[in-house]
Amino acid sequence: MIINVEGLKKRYKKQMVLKGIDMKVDSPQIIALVGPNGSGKTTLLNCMTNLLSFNEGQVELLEKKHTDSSLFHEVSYLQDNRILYGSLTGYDHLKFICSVQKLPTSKIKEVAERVGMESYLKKRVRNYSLGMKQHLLLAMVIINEPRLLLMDEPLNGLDPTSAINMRRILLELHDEGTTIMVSSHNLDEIDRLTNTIYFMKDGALLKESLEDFSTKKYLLTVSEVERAKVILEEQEVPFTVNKDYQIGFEDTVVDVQTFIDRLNENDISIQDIEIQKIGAEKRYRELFEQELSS
Ligand SMILES: Nc1ncnc2c1ncn2[C@@H]1O[C@H](COP(=O)(O)OP(=O)(O)OP(=O)(O)O)[C@@H](O)[C@H]1O
Repeated sequence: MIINVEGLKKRYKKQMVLKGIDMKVDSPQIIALVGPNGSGKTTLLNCMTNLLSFNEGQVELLEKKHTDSSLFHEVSYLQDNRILYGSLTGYDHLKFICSVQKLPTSKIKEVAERVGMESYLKKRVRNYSLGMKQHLLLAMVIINEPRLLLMDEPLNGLDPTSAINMRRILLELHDEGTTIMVSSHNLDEIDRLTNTIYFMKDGALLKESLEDFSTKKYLLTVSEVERAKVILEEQEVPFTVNKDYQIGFEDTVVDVQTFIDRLNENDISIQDIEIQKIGAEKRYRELFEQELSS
């Protein structure tokens, strides 16, 4: 088991933030941790990595108790940039990690190239931009090639090029067998990274799996809506018609090409096809509708 969390409860004074979290991950994957501000994502990651104590429950990472100090070779945690030292350079930070992880310093150049920070590696961190600090944080957590990588808001402050680069690196690490758990508010980016999402709601985790998110919705604008509706009805396909007279159906319920062929046979022309991914944002809206409207 890569991650095994059972009945984890965490209270800050009277506020119960984590109300009994259970999580089991037994194969390498990318998992997103999503939830509104203050829902407990950072608290959960801090508890899992032994930076915070908790009130009840247990955590095992890579079959070891989360307090086992040997885990630091195999588990990395990207936290926010307040852990960085302004008076030190990026190189100094990476050299320190090499010394505690017993890695050759040749790794520094390699990882700096991988994240694209060679040009400012020797500058002091106090002169780094937010995005540059994120690059350094990323370099610091991947230099030891961890089996498990936990990341709290890694996309903060990244420009589109850096975000694309970060995504590429995370997907490469995943291909190499690393399990990655990433908290983020950037739902579009989450959609590009993974279909496995844990939503944090009311101190509990709701796991949403790949199947629920891999659907697409087609919205067709056709020359004759009423006749097109009859054809869909004949095929017993559930569909909707919106206020713009677009006919909508999900790709799981009908073979789109078959439907298009039927329309053509009946001389109904298709003027436009819009494809929507049913993704993290849609599910987020459903789960947190109340919070969004208040
Ligand atoms: N040290 C602390 N003392 C008391 N309460 C805390 C402490 N740290 C966090 N909290 C509270 O715990 C709750 C969860 O905070 P946490 O930072 O884990 O949320 P989050 O989901 O990571 O939020 P964000 O998306 O804003 O980063 C919040 O209500 C917060 O006020």
